Amino acid sequence: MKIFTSAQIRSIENAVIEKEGVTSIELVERAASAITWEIMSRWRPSRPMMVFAGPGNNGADALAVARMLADEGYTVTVLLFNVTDRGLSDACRHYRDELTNVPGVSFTEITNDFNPPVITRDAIVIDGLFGSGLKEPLKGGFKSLVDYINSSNATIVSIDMPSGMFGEWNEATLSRDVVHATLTLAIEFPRLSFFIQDNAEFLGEWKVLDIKLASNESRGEQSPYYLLEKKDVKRILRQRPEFCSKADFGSMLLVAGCYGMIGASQMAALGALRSGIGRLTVHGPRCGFIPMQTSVPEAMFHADQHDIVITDISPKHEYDVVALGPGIGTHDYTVRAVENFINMSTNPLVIDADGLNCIAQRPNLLEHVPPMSVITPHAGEFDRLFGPHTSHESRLKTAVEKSAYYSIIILLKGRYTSVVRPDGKIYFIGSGCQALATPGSGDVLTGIVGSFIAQGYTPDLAAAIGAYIHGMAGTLAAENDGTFGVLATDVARNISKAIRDILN
Ligand SMILES: NC(=O)C1=CN([C@@H]2O[C@H](COP(=O)(O)OP(=O)(O)OC[C@H]3O[C@@H](n4cnc5c(N)ncnc54)[C@H](O)[C@@H]3O)[C@@H](O)[C@H]2O)[C@H](O)CC1
Ligand SMILES: [K+]
Repeated sequence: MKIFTSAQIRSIENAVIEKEGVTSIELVERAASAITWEIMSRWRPSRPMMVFAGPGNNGADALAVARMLADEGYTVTVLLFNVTDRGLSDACRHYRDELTNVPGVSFTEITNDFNPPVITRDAIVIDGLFGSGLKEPLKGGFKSLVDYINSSNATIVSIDMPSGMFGEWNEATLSRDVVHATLTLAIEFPRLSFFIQDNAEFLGEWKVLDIKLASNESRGEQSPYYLLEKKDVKRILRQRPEFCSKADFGSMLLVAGCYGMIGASQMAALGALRSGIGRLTVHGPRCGFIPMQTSVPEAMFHADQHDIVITDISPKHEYDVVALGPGIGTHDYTVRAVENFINMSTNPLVIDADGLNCIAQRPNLLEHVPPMSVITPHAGEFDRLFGPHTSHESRLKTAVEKSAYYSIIILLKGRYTSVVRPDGKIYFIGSGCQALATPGSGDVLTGIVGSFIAQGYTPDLAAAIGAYIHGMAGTLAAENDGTFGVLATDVARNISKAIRDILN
C-alpha cells in the first residue's frame, strides 16, 4: 500500500471531487459514517460523547459524527472552535447549521474565550480539531486546549490524526503539544508518521477506515513510502518449480559465531535453511565445529584456523552471497578479518550485528562495502555506525541519507522495520509482534535475507520480503506460545509455515 503525504492526499481528494463529481460534503458524510460505525461497535450509548471540532474539514467530520451518534441515541456535547480569522470551511459551516436543531445534542460555538467543560472519566472525547490541514505546531489557545484534553482520564478518539500531529515529520512537535489518542481512525490512508516509533504515544491504537475515496486517483500517484502487505510478498515470491534441485536455490556462506556465541551461527543458519537456501556453509572458529555439525547437520562447516574467534574470511568457493556478522564478536583479529574481506568483496553482502560493530571500529570501511549490500542494524547498532540520534524520526532520515551516500540498503529494525533503498524508497514492514524481541531473532533475519539474495531476489526485495516473513513467523510462533518466551528457534521453525501461508 502506498503511503501518501498530506499534500498528495489533498490532491487525490480534489481530483475525486472534480473528476467524479463527488462533493466535499459527500466525502465528509462517508468519513463520518465509517467513524460512527467504528465508535458504535466499541462503545454503548450510555457513554457520554464529547466532541471537539475545529474550523476545517476535520471539524466537519466531527460535527457529522456528532449528528450520527445523536441519531443513534448517544448523548453528545459539541464544542466548535471558530476562533481563527479564516472562519469555517464550507463543509464545517454546513454541518454546524445542521447540528443546531438536533435533539440530544448540546452544541456550543466558541468564537472567543471559553470555560473548559468538565471531562468525566467515562466520556469518549472525539478529537476533530485538526487533521491533514495542520500548518504549524499548535500554540496559544489550541495548545492549552490539547493539554486540557490530554490531562483528562477520558478515552480519546482522534479523527484522521491526533490533532497537532503532522502526517510526515514531527521533530518540531516533539514538545508534545499533540492530542494523545486512545484510538486514531485514519481516513482512507495511513501516514508516514504512523510508522515512526516516536509518534506511538500520540496515535494509540490506529485503524484505517476505507471510504472508497481514491482507488483510481491514487493508483497513478507516486510515493517513496510503501507499506508492504501479504499480497505484495505473494506477488514477489516465486513458487518452486516442480522439477527442481537444491542447485536452483543458491549457495550462501554464513560468517558467524565465536566462543560463547555459536548460538548466533545456529539461529542464522536455521533462518537461511528454513527460507529455502540451496546450499549453506558456515564459517566460524574451530570451537563451533561440533555444536554446528550436531545442531544444524544440514549446514556444512568450514573452520577458521583459530579456536575461538574468526581471524580469516577467505571463501574457498564462489558463493551467491556472503552473510556476515551474527555472534562474531569484535576481537581485533576479527575486525581485521572483516576489514580485509570487505576490501576484497565486490558482490552485495549481508552485514549484521557484530559485523556492523566491527565496521564501527573502522568507519572508513563503509566506503568499501559493495553497492547494494544490505546492512541490518537495530537502533543501537545504527547509532554506533552513524552517531547518536535522539529520535526515531531523525534516525530514519539519516538512514535515507546514508543509504544514498553509500549505495547500500539499510534495514532498520523496529516495530515497523524500515527497508531503505539508495533512491530514497522506504518499505515499512509491520508483520511482526512483541514476540520477536528475543535473543537470536535478528540472527534468524540475517539468515533469511541472505538466503533470498542467494535464491536470486534483488537485495532490496530480499530484505523487504525477508523482514516480512520473519515478522510473520514471529507472529505465528506467538499464536501458539503468546508474546512472552517465544524463542528465536521457534521463529525459525515458523518460517516455512509463513511462506506456505503467503503462497496459498
Ligand atoms: N482525506 C480525505 O479524503 C478526506 C478528509 N476529510 C477530513 O478533512 C481533513 C482535512 O481538512 P482540512 O480542512 O484540509 O484541514 P483541517 O481540518 O485539518 O484544518 C484546517 C483548518 O485549520 C487551520 N489551521 C491549520 N493549522 C493551524 C494551526 N496550527 N493553528 C490554528 N489553525 C490552524 C487552517 O487554516 C484551516 O482553517 C482530514 O484530516 C479529514 O479529517 C474529509 O472527511 C473528506 C475526506
Ligand atoms: K484530529
